[in-house]
Amino acid sequence: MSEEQAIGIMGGTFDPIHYGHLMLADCALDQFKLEQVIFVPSANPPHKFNKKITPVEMRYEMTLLATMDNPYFTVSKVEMKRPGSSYTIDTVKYFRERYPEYQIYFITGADTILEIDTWKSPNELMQIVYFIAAVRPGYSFERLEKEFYQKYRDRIFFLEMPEIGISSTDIRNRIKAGKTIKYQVHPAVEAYIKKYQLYLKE
Ligand SMILES: Nc1ncnc2c1ncn2[C@@H]1O[C@H](COP(=O)(O)OP(=O)(O)OP(=O)(O)O)[C@@H](O)[C@H]1O
Ligand SMILES: O=C(O)c1ccc[n+]([C@@H]2O[C@H](COP(=O)([O-])O)[C@@H](O)[C@H]2O)c1
Repeated sequence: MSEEQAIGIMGGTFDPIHYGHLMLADCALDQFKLEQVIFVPSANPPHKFNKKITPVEMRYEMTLLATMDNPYFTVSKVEMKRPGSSYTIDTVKYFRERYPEYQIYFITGADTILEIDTWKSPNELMQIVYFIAAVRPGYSFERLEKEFYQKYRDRIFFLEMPEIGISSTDIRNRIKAGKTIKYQVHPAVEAYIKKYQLYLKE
């Protein structure tokens, strides 16, 4: 790990953003001494093109609400301004140009990092940024170590954080089933979901 100034990019669909995302970003900020974490809601997530997702403007607004009380968190519209699939390689090139002096870390959960070879230009991506990978229930460090290619080892750092069994899928299912989502999402996000009656139907 470098001693240089560093920022984190937290990419996600955030449909909706939950405390798993926020804890991941905060633990990365702390462990890697990041100056800030920039949340980047994915306009057209490449691996979710066949799924019905909430309009990105609403996912962006929920991300703003969830992060507004943390001065080290910001939210970027960069992927919302780009037409077509929201590829991470394009996003990190944008931030590389904007922050030439900074080390850039792309923050992910274990499920995401294990799919990296299916992303656009993974080798180039690995040269531009470092990755931070956190455990997630079902994805232990042992599994990450075992399934990881030797070639990426020095580009990926593992993050220590409590395993959080929260997912956006589960939250959407809970809402459909009329169950509480309190303490799983920021109260302002919970209010937004209620106000716009999100996730009640398929
Ligand atoms: N509970 C969690 N613990 C650790 N990482 C997480 C957690 N939830 C999401 N992440 C990570 O945050 C990033 C963005 O995730 P995403 O917005 O797809 O949320 P999700 O909960 O995985 O959504 P879905 O259930 O709809 O697939 C991904 O890298 C994912 O691995
Ligand atoms: O660039 C790619 O090919 C690519 C493929 C799958 C996922 N990603 C990024 O990984 C992040 C997490 O994705 P998701 O679908 O789990 O929300 C998000 O920033 C996506 O844009 C990127």
